[in-house]
Amino acid sequence: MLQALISGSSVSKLRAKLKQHPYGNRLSYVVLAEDTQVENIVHHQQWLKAESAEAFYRQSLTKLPWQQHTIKIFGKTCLEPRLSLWIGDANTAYRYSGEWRTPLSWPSFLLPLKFAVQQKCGQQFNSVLLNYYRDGHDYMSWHSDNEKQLGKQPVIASLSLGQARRFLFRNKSKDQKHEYLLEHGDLLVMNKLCQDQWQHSLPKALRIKQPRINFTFRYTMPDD
Ligand SMILES: O=C(O)CCC(=O)C(=O)O
Ligand SMILES: [Fe+2]
Repeated sequence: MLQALISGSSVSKLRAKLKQHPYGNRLSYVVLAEDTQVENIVHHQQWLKAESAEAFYRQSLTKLPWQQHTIKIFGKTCLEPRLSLWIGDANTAYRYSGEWRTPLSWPSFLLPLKFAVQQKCGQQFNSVLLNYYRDGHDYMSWHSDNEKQLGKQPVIASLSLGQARRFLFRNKSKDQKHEYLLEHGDLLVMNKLCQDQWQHSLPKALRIKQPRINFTFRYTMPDD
């Protein structure tokens, strides 16, 4: 069963990967190794070489106007458990938790990254949601990226920088879960049916002290 879920990698490879995993044996999910593909999810490990990953990480940490936004949960206004930033073309404002977020225009240092991600995915992106998890207390709850403005069956490309964190998927209609360890420079592509079939989350990891930055490149329908 385990083997059937790990396309292209042997169980011994998986055990080796588990040993390196910061959470040791405390895993309840299937961990995937190498460039594996599970129904509409593709994980490109170390897609950015260390030098570029480091440069984008440093520049993103220091040059961007990160903000901690609020969100309404059951009518109560709470601070989001992370910082974030919406960057995009001028017509890509999007509605989130009852409020319009207007995009910051593309900082020049991010354009080469956007072009590289577009080339890898064979598709245009006009916006990116950035998340800054200050340490393991920051997290992202279970959700699908299925807002109307993303259109039907969006392709979303997610780049990870900084501290490695667990990233979980749970299937919406069958009892299936997957776990990825997203490390510095990894690109995870959520292809067309991914948001229809799966929810994803980035759980808390209280022992982690280092920050992580994530970029999710999207195509947002123009707001006019
Ligand atoms: O931080 C991550 O890896 C995922 C972020 C995410 O799911 C989102 O921005 O919608
Ligand atoms: Fe998401």
